[in-house]
Amino acid sequence: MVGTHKTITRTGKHTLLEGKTVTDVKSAPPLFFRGNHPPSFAQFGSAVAQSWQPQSRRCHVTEADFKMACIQASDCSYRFVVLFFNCMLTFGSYFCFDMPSVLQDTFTGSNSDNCTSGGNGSAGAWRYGFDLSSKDNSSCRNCTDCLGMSQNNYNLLYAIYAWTNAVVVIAAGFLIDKLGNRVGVFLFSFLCVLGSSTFAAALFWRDTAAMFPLMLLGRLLFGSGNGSLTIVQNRITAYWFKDKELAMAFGITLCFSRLGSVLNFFLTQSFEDSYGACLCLLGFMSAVIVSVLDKWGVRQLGDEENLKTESKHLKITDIRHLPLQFWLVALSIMFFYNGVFPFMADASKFIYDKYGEKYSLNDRTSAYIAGAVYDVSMLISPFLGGMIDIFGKRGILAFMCALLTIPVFVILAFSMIHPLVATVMLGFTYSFAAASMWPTIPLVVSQATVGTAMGLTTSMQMIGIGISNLIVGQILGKKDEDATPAEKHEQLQKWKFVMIFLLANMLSCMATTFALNIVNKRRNGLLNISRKEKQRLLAERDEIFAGTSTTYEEDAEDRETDPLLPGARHRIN
Ligand SMILES: N[C@@H](Cc1c[nH]cn1)C(=O)NCC(=O)O
Repeated sequence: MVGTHKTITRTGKHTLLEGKTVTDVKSAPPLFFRGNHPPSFAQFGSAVAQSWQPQSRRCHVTEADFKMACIQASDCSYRFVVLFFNCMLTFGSYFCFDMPSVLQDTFTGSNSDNCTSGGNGSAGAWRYGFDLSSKDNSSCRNCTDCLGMSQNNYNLLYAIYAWTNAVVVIAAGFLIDKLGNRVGVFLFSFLCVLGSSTFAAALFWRDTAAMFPLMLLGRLLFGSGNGSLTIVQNRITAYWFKDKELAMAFGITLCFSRLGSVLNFFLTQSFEDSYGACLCLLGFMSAVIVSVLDKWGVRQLGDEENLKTESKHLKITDIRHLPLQFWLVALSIMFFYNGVFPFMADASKFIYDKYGEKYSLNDRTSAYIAGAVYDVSMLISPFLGGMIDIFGKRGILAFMCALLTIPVFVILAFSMIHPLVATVMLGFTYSFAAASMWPTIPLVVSQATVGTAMGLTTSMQMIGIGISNLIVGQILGKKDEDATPAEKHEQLQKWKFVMIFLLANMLSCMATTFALNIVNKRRNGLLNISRKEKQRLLAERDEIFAGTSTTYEEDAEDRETDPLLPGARHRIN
């Protein structure tokens, strides 16, 4: 590649930077320096003066640049600092995402109902199984607090988020690939701040016709921001952790996001609370830090021009060239989440309806049992990711997750075994699935298309979940609160059909993950190999490459067809 300030030529393990050979990019000093130690500021100044003066139009180096240059982007600690701020990007937005759920009683309660709104704590608390009973009857405590929203309007707050996501994420993914992470993190974290602030500001228009449209606008802006922010977050993680602790990094990110949701259940007491908007602002500040770290790191590793070149060539029609393995992973994710998320949306009610009498469960204990799925996932995701990084077996694990989720729905549909057994099992299979499927995407597409691929997958996931929610709603029909025993029996039959529908999704997931394993085995089997095996293959490939001199552009075809090649990036420690 002929860049603006360097030529990278791969000669086996050696990389030529501006004609000088460094043994390995891993051990190469930061891009600007050729010594073994970071230079003093004076040395730095003179080095810059010597090597950059003729090109001073291109580069203006400040003291801050110098400090960043002293941090080795190839170091393990650098990418974990990137990961921390990357996690902080969505910590606040996940807090906001579930806010309506915590305040469901306040939103839907009526101030005229003796100020009680009929609340048993927030219905949405099922998500994490938290005891919100302390909030009982407090939602309309001043007889003015409740918003009197209809259930339909309340659900619209979530629906608009999901459908906006389904549409926006495709464009967002492509935009991020085209314009880079920096534009993405700024734009989408700003949309999150704007959306959450608009939602909070709607309170000022309480008791007017403007309140609900403003809330919807807030959720729409927030939805466009948060879904897309998740994609740029995944893209950053994929760049920094590919061939390293990729699955663990995805697991840690998921864990942080879930923590954001958990904190929401503890902190959000009323609609007036503006923690959500503040935490989104924190996300925006993290966006500034992560974009600086990402830009400087990429520059230090000498990848900036390569990434730019690849982005420049990217076209939306390139979607056609995404490999079959990618589509199989995307379908697997869609079918798996079609089974899990619609179940989670109704799990608490289902558990109460079916098992309430036998196990003396009330609303609250049913919520705890349902929440076990996410509790398990929050606790084990980073560790599972770490294991997957070491042992590989991503394809096999994805298949096993679908297979082992089938007994979960069989138990729920056809038996009276305690529901906690099923929800804990689901917590494990869901965590394994999330930790193995999402990080597989960067392994089957090039870095230049990670955003587009993540956007497409998220869109398919959201459309699938949206349709599944509608189907589940159709099966269940309208629930009669004062049902006779015969009607209750009929309702339980409907729940059984719902479980069978979810089970059918898992069977489809089994089929797609099975196909994925076959295709991957025929291709190169990389999804299932361990870290050790991969390192051995990389070393063997380096041996073959040794002695041949290939420029980055000549190498482009190989990079597309050989996922072992690091692509538009250098290997990092
Ligand atoms: N696609 C994300 C969730 C999301 C939230 N907003 C837009 N998308 C996802 O599924 N992440 C993994 C998980 O298991 O939650």
